[in-house]
Amino acid sequence: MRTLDDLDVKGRRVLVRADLNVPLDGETITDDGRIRASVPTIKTLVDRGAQVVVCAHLGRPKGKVDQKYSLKPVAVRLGELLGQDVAFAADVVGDSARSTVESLQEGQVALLENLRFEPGEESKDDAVRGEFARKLAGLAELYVGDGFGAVHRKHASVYDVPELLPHAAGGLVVAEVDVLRKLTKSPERPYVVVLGGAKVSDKLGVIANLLTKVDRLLIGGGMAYTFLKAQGHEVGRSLLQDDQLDQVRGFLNEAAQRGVDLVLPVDVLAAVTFASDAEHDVVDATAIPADREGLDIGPKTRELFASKLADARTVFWNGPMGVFEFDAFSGGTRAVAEALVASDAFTVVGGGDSAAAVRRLELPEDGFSHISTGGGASLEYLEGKALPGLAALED
Ligand SMILES: Nc1ncnc2c1ncn2[C@@H]1O[C@H](COP(=O)(O)OP(=O)(O)OP(=O)(O)O)[C@@H](O)[C@H]1O
Ligand SMILES: O=C(O)[C@H](O)COP(=O)(O)O
Repeated sequence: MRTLDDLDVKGRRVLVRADLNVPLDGETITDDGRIRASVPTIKTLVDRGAQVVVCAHLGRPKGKVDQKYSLKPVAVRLGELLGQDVAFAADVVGDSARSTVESLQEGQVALLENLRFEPGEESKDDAVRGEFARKLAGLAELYVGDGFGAVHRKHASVYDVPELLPHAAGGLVVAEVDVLRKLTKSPERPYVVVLGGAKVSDKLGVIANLLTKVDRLLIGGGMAYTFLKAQGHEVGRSLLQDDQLDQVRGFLNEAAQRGVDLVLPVDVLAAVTFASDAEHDVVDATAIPADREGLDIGPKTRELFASKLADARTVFWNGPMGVFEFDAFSGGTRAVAEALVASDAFTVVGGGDSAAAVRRLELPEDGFSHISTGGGASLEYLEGKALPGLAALED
């Protein structure tokens, strides 16, 4: 992949695809990790006299304008971190975007509105995506791919635009790939992957492949309930991917055949409702009441997972073990994070919320070998898949 040093950016308009998908509470950014991670590449371009046009997505507005997902608060925070104004375009490729980028001087920065307000960004139809990509590419002369957390998405800004403009990988993408490559090239064993979080349907797909690579797979968070249900247990109102139960039964069989230790929760915190102050009890994972939802792994599971991590030599963790945003349901995530901090294995945490959880729980960031900005992206990289956003950056 070409890097920033291979592009002559002075006086030229450079479109940077960043991953600025940060957690928000209203308009308040609750963790700015991904914005911070995007700063070095943007700063390098500023220092080299480029006119920098940043584009990114936030949440999943599904091709419609929804101010709840506006990137405006992100533009303000990016400006604070860069120490200079960031002009904000109120649309993606419309009049506001065009006039904003045309008014940029050398060393100035603009941020476009949420790419996912445009249906073309995520369209499965190549022609529709291509048409939007041409409009986006028309805003700049050069392209830098630096949104590592989104490189697994075949989206216009990730995959199609680099075909239309001279391009390079930004520093974040180069650094992330450097670390994750270590996990794909003969990792020291035992190699343990811990999976949780809420993007269950997205991430179940990676398991088939991971089962050929790891020694142990620990499954918690919202991911666990589809496994418990597949084993025939009641999961109440817990997060469930009902249409993937057969696939998950297949994973359970495959793990047994391959001798992979697939470890599920033995107890959970079952809550009456999804709320920070929800009444809840510790119940066996095999006996979740029908009117309850599992919002965290229980104390026995925390111990079990910690014991499965104790002798690991390589660990990759994506997805919180519970709804860590609510203090009452953050204990499982804390237990796994602490087990990793205590371990002398090569430990990588990946994902927007997983990294945010480490910071929210005030765990030492240097207690991990690497904190990746990519969750789904890292997992798919570890699967050994060709990722659209990386393939597009190759020469
Ligand atoms: N049992 C559960 N029920 C519901 N939501 C859960 C549960 N456990 C965890 N979560 C939620 O999962 C979310 C994070 O999941 P997600 O898969 O997006 O992880 P991530 O680290 O952000 O990865 P990525 O970068 O791929 O998005 C958190 O907001 C957390 O509250
Ligand atoms: O949070 C992430 O993993 C990335 O920003 C990609 O977001 P997505 O899963 O909505 O495509």
